[in-house]
Amino acid sequence: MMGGATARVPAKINLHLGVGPLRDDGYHELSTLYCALSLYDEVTVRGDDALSVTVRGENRRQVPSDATNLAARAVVALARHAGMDPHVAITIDKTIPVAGGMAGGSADAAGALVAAARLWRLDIARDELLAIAAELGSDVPFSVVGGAALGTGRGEQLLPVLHRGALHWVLAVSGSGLSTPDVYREIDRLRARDGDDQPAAAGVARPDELMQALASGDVRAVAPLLHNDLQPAALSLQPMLRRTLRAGREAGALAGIVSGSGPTCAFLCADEDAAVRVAAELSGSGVAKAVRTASGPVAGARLIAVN
Ligand SMILES: C[C@@](CO)(OP(=O)(O)O)[C@H](O)COP(=O)(O)OP(=O)(O)OC[C@H]1O[C@@H](n2ccc(N)nc2=O)[C@H](O)[C@@H]1O
Ligand SMILES: Nc1ncnc2c1ncn2[C@@H]1O[C@H](COP(=O)(O)OP(=O)(O)O)[C@@H](O)[C@H]1O
Repeated sequence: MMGGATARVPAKINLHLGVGPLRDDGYHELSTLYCALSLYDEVTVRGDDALSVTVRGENRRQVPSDATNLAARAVVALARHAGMDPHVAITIDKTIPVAGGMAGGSADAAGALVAAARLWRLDIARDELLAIAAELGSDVPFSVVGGAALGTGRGEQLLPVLHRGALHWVLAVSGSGLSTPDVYREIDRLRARDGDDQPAAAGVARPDELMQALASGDVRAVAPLLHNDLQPAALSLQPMLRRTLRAGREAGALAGIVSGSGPTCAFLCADEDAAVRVAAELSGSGVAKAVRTASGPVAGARLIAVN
């Protein structure tokens, strides 16, 4: 079957990332508030004679273009589910920072699922698609759904969260990535060193106050409630990030936080104009490889072209 379909998929940050205890399956129990941001990858899937992956964009060399690419794994998983051959050419136009704690690989997997489901005209229920997404990675279901959502379990169980208006962000992208498993291992090491079970127990509490602030649309109520349990672990592995966080606050952001497992730092600003000012100042400070502005919550994976 020839023809093609293109999906656009947002990056994410975690407005709250509570990390609970390590489970027997090697994952941590989470309580996280995901927020999709207006920084997008595009994934195109075309009928072809074999499975292939092409990655385009500045960061293409950091992304595998073989069968280990999460978009390729997504197509294979969906094809198996539907009894199809996974013979498609996948093209990823990459804008989301790689290994940046912004779920770039998960976004590509979500985009590939949505685009391939359309290409093959599959009559697949949303829940079935989300179950396949969850097998590919803890963050992949959220990349499909987008908006703002509470994630529990290992992050794959989602509940939509009410939100009003848009939040305006500045993102400081680091020159070197952090591996997600390394950052989770580091939090375990720091917690074992401190010999305190309390942080892990508190990690699974629901961020009710933050959810209320998000529903009210009051950015100044949201700012002091941003929280990331993985931040000390990311800072331990990349101490330079302390300077980045300080520079963002000095540039006028309301609050700054490491995004997920890092090392991207996300700064919440009072409004869009403030974000542009903070971004300009941060660009000049030399603490980041690249500085971007983005807003959110935005919608999850969406088809933008079918032919
Ligand atoms: C930290 C978070 C926060 O949203 O995102 P990133 O910052 O990486 O984007 C996620 O928990 C990352 O999700 P994702 O990148 O999909 O991870 P997965 O592929 O499912 O798991 C990769 C590895 O991370 C660790 N892991 C992941 C999720 C979880 N709840 N507990 C864990 O301990 C495990 O070591 C696992 O083997
Ligand atoms: N489509 C993809 N895009 C980005 N990274 C991918 C992809 N497929 C596999 N990877 C690998 O997954 C790792 C995690 O990347 P990414 O998902 O961007 O970061 P994070 O987990 O911090 O959000 C990268 O080191 C990369 O080698």
